[in-house]
Amino acid sequence: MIDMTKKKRVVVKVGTSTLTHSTGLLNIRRVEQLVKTLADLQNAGHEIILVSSGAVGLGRAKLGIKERPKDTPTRQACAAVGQCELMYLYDNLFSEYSLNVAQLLLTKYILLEDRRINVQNALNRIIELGSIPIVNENDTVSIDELELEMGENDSLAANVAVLANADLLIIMSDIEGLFDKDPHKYDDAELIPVVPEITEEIKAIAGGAGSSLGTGGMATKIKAAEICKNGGIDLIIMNGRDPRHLYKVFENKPIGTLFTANGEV
Ligand SMILES: Nc1ncnc2c1ncn2[C@@H]1O[C@H](COP(=O)(O)OP(=O)(O)O)[C@@H](O)[C@H]1O
Ligand SMILES: N[C@@H](CCC(=O)OP(=O)(O)O)C(=O)O
Repeated sequence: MIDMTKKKRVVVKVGTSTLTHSTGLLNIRRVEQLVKTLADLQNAGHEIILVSSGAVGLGRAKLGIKERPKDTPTRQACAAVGQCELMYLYDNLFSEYSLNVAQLLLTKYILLEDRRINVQNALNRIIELGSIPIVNENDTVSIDELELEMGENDSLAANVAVLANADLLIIMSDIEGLFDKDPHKYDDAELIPVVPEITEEIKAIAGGAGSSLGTGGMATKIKAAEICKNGGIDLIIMNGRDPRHLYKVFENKPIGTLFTANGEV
């Protein structure tokens, strides 16, 4: 693991389950703690890039849609309404610490094309200007994830980490990290602290692609880990329940599951 006490460029990904209560409404305390911690880390000299989901969830709440919409256009409409709410929230909270935020709505296609250089240039300039880039999938343009109901912001975050030449990607989940089996099904599941290589066995315990209904589950996080590994970037999966635990990463303390890019144990 790289020395995180030195100034680093870090991508932090938060999912809907971290940002909202089970009611679907905003978890105000958690979002405030997240922003405060990220602002503090940015002030300490690190360069933070936030990849945030939550647009569909917040949009649904704002539009008063009780059930999760089944059709893609309604989900897209929720995302479009919710994205404004999300950025309004981040803008307000980060401005309390005199930090500017910048919205980047991306698709994986752009990141695979020649045009990725445009994104890279903009991203680097936003960071040079001391602002915090906040990235989400452009759900109006790219609907694959909305149709599959897969939390594919995990691999978007990994692609952004590679594009930004980041030192580390941190994925905040609803679980401590990768376990040797799904802890929601098995009481004796044990946390795996370090994954030096992404073997077939690791892929199998993560549940395999598409096996976890309704969410990306661990499979999309393993996909993200593979993208990071190819880009030479370490990845940590940790619980987003208490965002202040992010400080542990920057104090070189063990937390969650670390996927090492160089195969170190
Ligand atoms: N081997 C495993 N280790 C940890 N979690 C697993 C594993 N296999 C399946 N899961 C499931 O993946 C879930 C995390 O993915 P997901 O629901 O997409 O969360 P989030 O969107 O918060 O990141 C866990 O709550 C757990 O039920
Ligand atoms: N673009 C969607 C993100 C979908 C997604 O990846 O969600 P999650 O599994 O909560 O990270 C949104 O903002 O709602």
